[in-house]
This record gives sequence, C-alpha cells and structure tokens, in this order.
Amino acid sequence: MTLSARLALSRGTFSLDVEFTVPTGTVLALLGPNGSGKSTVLGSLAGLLPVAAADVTLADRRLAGPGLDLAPHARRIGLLSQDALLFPHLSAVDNVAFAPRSAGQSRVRAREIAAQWLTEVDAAEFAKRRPGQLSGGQQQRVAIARALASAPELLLLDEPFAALDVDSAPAIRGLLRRVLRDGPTTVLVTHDPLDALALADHVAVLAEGRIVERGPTREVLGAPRTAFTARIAGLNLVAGVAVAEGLRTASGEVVTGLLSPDTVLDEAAVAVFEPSAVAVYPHDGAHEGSPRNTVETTVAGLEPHGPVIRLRVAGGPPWASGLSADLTPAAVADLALEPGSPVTLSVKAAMVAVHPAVD
Ligand SMILES: Nc1ncnc2c1ncn2[C@@H]1O[C@H](COP(=O)(O)OP(=O)(O)OP(=O)(O)O)[C@@H](O)[C@H]1O
Repeated sequence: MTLSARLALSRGTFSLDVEFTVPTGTVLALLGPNGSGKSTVLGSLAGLLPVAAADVTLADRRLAGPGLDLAPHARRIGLLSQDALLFPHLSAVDNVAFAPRSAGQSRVRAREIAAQWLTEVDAAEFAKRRPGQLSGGQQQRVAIARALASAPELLLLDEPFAALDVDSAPAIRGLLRRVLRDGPTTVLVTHDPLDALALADHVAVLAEGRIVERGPTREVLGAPRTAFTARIAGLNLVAGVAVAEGLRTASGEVVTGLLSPDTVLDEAAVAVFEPSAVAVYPHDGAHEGSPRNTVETTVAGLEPHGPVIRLRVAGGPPWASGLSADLTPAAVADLALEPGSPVTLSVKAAMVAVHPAVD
C-alpha cells in the first residue's frame, strides 16, 4: 500500500506545503523541531484537519483530492499518539476489540482478534483490566494493539514514546520494531533521531512547513546535507551488527560501546556518538585511560560550527571515514590541523551508544 501525499494548508501564519511517497510496508520518519508541522501532516493524512489542497492516495484508493475528502473512519488508517487515549470505562481487551467491531466484525471474532493482538504486544495478562489499572507503558502496549487490530492500510505514529519514562520507552520501541517489520505502511513523527534510526527506512526533515531534506535514514542522519539537519542530527553513525562489546562493522572492526536495552545481538545496529565526544590527537599522541575506540585517519575538512570547529576525516578503516569531531579553535591551532593532517581519533566507549537499526 504505497502512500503518495501532497498536502498544502495554512493555520494562522503557519503554512504547510509538502509532497512525499512512502513505499508499501516501509516506515517514513518525519523529523523536525517544535512547530515545524509534523503533527499537522499526520492530522491532514488522518482527515482530522481541513486542508486547502490535498492529493492523497493509498495504493489505488484516493483518500483526498480535488472535490474529495474522505472522513477519518473511511480512510482505514490507524493512529497512535503519545498518550494511549484508551476508553477509560472499557477493559483492555474491549478497547482493542472496539477497532475490528467498528469495522464490522462479529462480537466474538472481534474479541478473538483483540486477544491475538494483546498477546502479540505482551499484554495478554492485562486483558481484563481497565486503563486506570495499567501503567503508562502498559496502556501504550494496549494502544498499539488497538491501532493494529483494525488492520489499517496506513499507520500513523505521533511521538509514541514521548509520554513514557526512560525505562519503558526502549521496550515499547523494541515492540514496535517487531510489529512494524511485517506491518503496514507507516509514517512516524518524532523529534528524536534515535527513534528514526530504530524504526524508519527513510526520513524527511521538516522545517517551517517544508521538507528540507529526505532520504534513507542512515544516510541523512549520518551525513546531513543541510546545516539544519546537522543541527538536529549531527551525530556520528557507524553501521554494523550488535555484538556484546558494542558493534561490529562490515569490515570486521569492533566499535566498543554501550548497548541500549532494546538492542538484539547479531541484528543490524548503529553506534552513535556526538562529535563533541571525539578527542583528536596527532598520530604519535598518547591516549590512555578508560577503554576507548582509537583510529588513525586524516583530516578532510574543517568548518566553523557555532562556537566550535567541526573536523571531518577521511581514510583509515571504512567505518572511520566521514566521522566528525568538535574542537575549540585553540585546539585546532595548537595541533596545526589542516586538510591532509594525519590524526588519531579517540572516543570513550562510555560515550558510544549502540542502537538497533533498520537493515
Ligand atoms: N489549532 C491551530 N490553529 C492555528 N495554528 C496552529 C494550530 N495548531 C498548530 N498550529 C500551528 O501550526 C504550526 C505547526 O504545528 P504542529 O503541531 O504541526 O508542529 P509539530 O512539528 O508537530 O510540533 P511539535 O513537535 O511541537 O508537536 C505551528 O506553528 C503551530 O503554532
């Protein structure tokens, strides 16, 4: 069910004008700062907001177009927001059964479907409880089951981890990774690049109602082409497979780091670290102390980046090419760095986070 959307609208002084496609079964993450229009895109796709001009098709079904604006319930879209928004007077199983029941399934069949989905999201044991008797994370599991139980052709996720505490967010993220693997075409709104890395095949970066950059997630976040994306992402990313010590790259080097709780060993992962976590030495410099990842490479470029100088490197083992490090202007002068200078980069293992990633 490929989604093709063009949406244009104004809300007061804010205007939105975007066009994008999400191929069947893939996940597009919409990233952007507060107020950039992410929720407005989701609301428009769901048919909850009036649009000035829209052309939205899902496979061969037109949801909106000239003279056509299907009502939300007729769009066959599942929506999951940051708050679970369950019906407080219904049990978990009845909340989930509500979706297939509204789609015309018999009461018995709707309950069977609900029970299957509650099992799928590890919430079968809460089936009889009402939302008030569940934690935020448990409610969000039930809400995921409800969104999927309607067999939506498009799933819209609006910051699904934002209301969860740091302990339950990774488990729910892992759960969504699992159910989205063979799941519906999905648009995920987030301001956290790590959510995009874990769940999305592609990202589109929104700024002031326009898409300023788009492409495969790791490409866009690992090597942002616009200063804007670099500000919100700007992370060093190394792709590979999760191993107990951290991450193993395709060419066999191990980048030592801390595994996030939802990481699965031997599955695709990325090691993520800030340019400010990278120390730079001349080749013969000493770098001892806590366990570090150390690599010999060459300065490719130096650019001012706010108050610091961002150094990019090229050469050395494949995983090191394109890494960034932030230095003070004084350090750049002390080390006499210029393009072509040989340098050793060093990153403390404790500063490297290993996250699951979409293959
Ligand atoms: N009901 C409304 N009436 C008028 N303007 C609105 C309304 N709701 C939102 N806006 C404006 O639309 C713009 C986009 O808002 P939107 O909620 O889509 O951004 P967002 O990227 O989802 O932000 P956040 O990350 O804060 O949720 C903002 O400038 C906002 O002020």
